[in-house]
Amino acid sequence: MESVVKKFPEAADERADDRPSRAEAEAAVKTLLRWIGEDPSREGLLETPARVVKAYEELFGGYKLEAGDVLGRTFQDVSGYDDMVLVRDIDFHSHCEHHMVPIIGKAHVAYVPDGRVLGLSKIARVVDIYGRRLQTQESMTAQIASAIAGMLVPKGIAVMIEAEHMCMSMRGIRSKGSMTITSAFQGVFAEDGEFKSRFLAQASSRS
Ligand SMILES: Nc1nc2c(ncn2[C@@H]2O[C@H](COP(=O)(O)OP(=O)(O)OP(=O)(O)O)[C@@H](O)[C@H]2O)c(=O)[nH]1
Ligand SMILES: [Zn+2]
Repeated sequence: MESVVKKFPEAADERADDRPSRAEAEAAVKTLLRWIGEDPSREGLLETPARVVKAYEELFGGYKLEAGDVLGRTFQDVSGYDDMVLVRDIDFHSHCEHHMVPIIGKAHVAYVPDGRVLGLSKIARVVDIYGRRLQTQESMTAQIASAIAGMLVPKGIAVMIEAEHMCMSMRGIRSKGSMTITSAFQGVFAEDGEFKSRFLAQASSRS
């Protein structure tokens, strides 16, 4: 698995690579404020560059985490349970890599264990890690599937994401409310129509 552990540099002399320092990132926000026609020296905006950089640390915190860190622990003692495990409606926020504006949606992740199972919260943590990076919905779907498949080696994995892209709602075509659905199927979900049908029925059923 790729290594993505990176620090957010505090100052120029703490740079781990060629990434800009915090001060340089704040200066870039100031430039954008001036570019949209604002006055970064007015009272309400004085602390905005620092706040934006701090918010970016959180919104893009997925770069300093690896899926393997949260998926590392699996367990076996589930009394012989060997059917599909589905975690549905995992809320996530991401940002599209084309416009850096939000993608807001839900992920549904299922797997069929081959002896070992995952802690349920770990699936949501993996969605969160990939969500907190710049994404396309297709990449995010594929990354979640291969991270879980790689660590757990289940009999099959299915991932479906439904999301609204703010770059389509708030700008450009301004098509508000349209949802994009992407899916990835591996193993029994790709080979056995019954597993795929059950996943699609249960992932999309709304009570
Ligand atoms: N396939 C895919 N496309 C995306 C995703 N997020 C945003 N896009 C699209 O990426 C495309 C970028 O197109 P460009 O023509 O380069 O950029 P643009 O001029 O800003 O495009 P418009 O949004 O049509 O105004 C747009 O069609 C977006 O809708 C995504 O997750 N997957
Ligand atoms: Zn976009």
